[in-house]
Amino acid sequence: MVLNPVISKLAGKLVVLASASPRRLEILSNAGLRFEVVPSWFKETLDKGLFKAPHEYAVETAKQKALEVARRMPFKHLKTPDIVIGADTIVTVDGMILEKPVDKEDAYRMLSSLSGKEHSVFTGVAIVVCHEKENEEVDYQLIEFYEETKVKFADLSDNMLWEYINSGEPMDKAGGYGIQALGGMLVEYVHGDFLNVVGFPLNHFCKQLDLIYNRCTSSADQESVSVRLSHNSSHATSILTQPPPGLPAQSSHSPSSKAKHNPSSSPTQNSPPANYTHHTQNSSSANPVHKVKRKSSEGEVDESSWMLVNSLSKHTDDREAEFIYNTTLPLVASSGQVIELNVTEHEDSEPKKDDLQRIIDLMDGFKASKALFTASKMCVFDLLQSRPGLDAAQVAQEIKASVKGTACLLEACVSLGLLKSKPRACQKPVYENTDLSSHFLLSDAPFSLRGYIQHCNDTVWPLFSHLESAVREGANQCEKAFGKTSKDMFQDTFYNSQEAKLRFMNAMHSIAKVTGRAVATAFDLSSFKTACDLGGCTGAMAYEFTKAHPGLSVTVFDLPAVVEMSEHFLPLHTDNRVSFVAGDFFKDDLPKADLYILARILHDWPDEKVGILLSKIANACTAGCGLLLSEIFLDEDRRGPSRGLLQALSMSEGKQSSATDVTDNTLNNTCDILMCNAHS
Ligand SMILES: O=c1[nH]cc([C@@H]2O[C@H](COP(=O)(O)OP(=O)(O)OP(=O)(O)O)[C@@H](O)[C@H]2O)c(=O)[nH]1
Repeated sequence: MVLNPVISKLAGKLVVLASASPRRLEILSNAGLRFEVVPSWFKETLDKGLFKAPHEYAVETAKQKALEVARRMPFKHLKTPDIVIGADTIVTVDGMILEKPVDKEDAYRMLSSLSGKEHSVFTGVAIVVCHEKENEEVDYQLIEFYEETKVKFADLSDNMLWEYINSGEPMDKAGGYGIQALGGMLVEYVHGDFLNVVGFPLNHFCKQLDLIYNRCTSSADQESVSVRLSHNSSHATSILTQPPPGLPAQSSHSPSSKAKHNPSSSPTQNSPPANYTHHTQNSSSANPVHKVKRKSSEGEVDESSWMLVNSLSKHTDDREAEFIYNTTLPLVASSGQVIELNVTEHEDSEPKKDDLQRIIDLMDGFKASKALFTASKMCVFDLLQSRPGLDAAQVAQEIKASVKGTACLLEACVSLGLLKSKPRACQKPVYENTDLSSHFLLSDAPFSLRGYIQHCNDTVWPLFSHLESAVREGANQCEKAFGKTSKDMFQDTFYNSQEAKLRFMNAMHSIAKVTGRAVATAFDLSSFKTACDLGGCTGAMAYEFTKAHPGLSVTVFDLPAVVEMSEHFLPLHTDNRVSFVAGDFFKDDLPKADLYILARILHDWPDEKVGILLSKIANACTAGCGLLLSEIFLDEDRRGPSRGLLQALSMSEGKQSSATDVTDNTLNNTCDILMCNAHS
């Protein structure tokens, strides 16, 4: 979905909707945004006469709603949001601003003034981005915009109006109607964004997020704030930084910047800012991005003072223009002070945002893996499949865990796209599985990877936690991780512990099921009538081959200890074309077949053993036979894929090979080799 990359930028952030409007809640949650609802206590009592245009009133009200919540939360809720969204919807007709009717008479007055006419609906939106600093002070950045939609009402008789008013619908709606419900019947046409009329201009909001998160080279959650201004043909956007109450701020005057400013035209909270044009003269979308840092401080800036970074541009086409400052930024407070920001030049050598993000993703990768493993092990996905819509406390009770820990785990899973959270007005959110988790993380899903995830958690993870020793010694770290040699581990897995064996088989089964079809259909196998899957474990791969090739029968050849358990993994429907033969492929004769399959086998064994196995296959092959290899083959230059190179770090006895490494091995041209790269 196109907008998802924008909405997903907010994943993992504490996003707060400062609105009690159920429509805004619905619009934003339908868009996939995860947020908390904290209704604003700001009273909508601004003096409308102070505003030059109605939209300025809506924007200012939205701003005050959002700021009230942003300021209250650290004290009342003991947490600082990352982003607070406020909105205010008004209707304008004949120079009047209509808000929510106070009673039925008021609703009648409003609706009759709209009858037979076109009116405008404005929704002002304010996004407050909060930056918590180390000293617990909070910087606020404000992005504000509005959207206008024109709506034409049909001629409405008094009877119709009163019938509508008596439905009760008008009372909590701007202009006294709800276009999304019965009020839709009053409407002849809508020009513009429908959702804007309902209470939230989703499209414009996403464009603003895109500007903030996708097109800035420095993300908002970095220590220094990247300032980017934009203005399009219909909407001005300004980014303001407000000092928190009592924050002392430097009042220094840069001669060059002072000359460009007229402090008397600075904005105040209650009157919208006059637009400045001077910044745009120096701005160009080709300019590098700059970092802006507040300098150390001297003077006091009172709470109502705003440091303004404002931009208005004229441009000749409808294309959105973006401007990035390239000079020292003088910021004007309502008191008239000029506050200088220290702007660091963006050096060519400074890392790109994408590069930084890659490093951060690499640093955090293990946390994401472990969160997935843990949620899977604690059966969170199975639970939410059978009982979607539980909140954190209910999940905690079911999985027998702390509420705090469970809430953290659930929220982390939401940020990773493994769960969806559904906000509820004034209540804790509830959770359900995403498509991703329903497909791959349920125990009984056809493509369940749960067994393999458990293997990663129980076997691979402990090995990787000793990676440094593995690298130093160039040896497998089984003893450190499990207190056993790898030989003993093998012995345990296949002979001593039924549980360990089943776990291993589950892991192999799940990965073979998920990848099996792609391997089975990678080649035209119509010339082969019989196949032998060497080390085919539960037969998951073999069943995929018989499904894909109606003329093919497959023998699964594996250790007796494995074969004896294979019936636990029988698929529901099978037509007996898969059979099992017990044996050791290093020692015993291989079953006769036209096609030998080695899927994820070779990398486990040292060269010498691979040599033995391949020559046994070569000996078993007659003219027209084939060998199908499915492995994570390395690129010939050994630069990738990283899945294979990372697997090599587990320092098993085997090694990751490229395709030619394998073909160079001893097959003596006895058969066709079909090589299938299983890295994804
Ligand atoms: O067609 C429709 N037009 C408007 C609405 C709803 O009307 C209200 C507008 O009021 P406001 O912007 O002040 O928002 P509140 O509901 O008071 O919530 P806040 O807490 O944000 O102040 C808004 O709910 C629109 O959704 C409608 O439903 N249909």
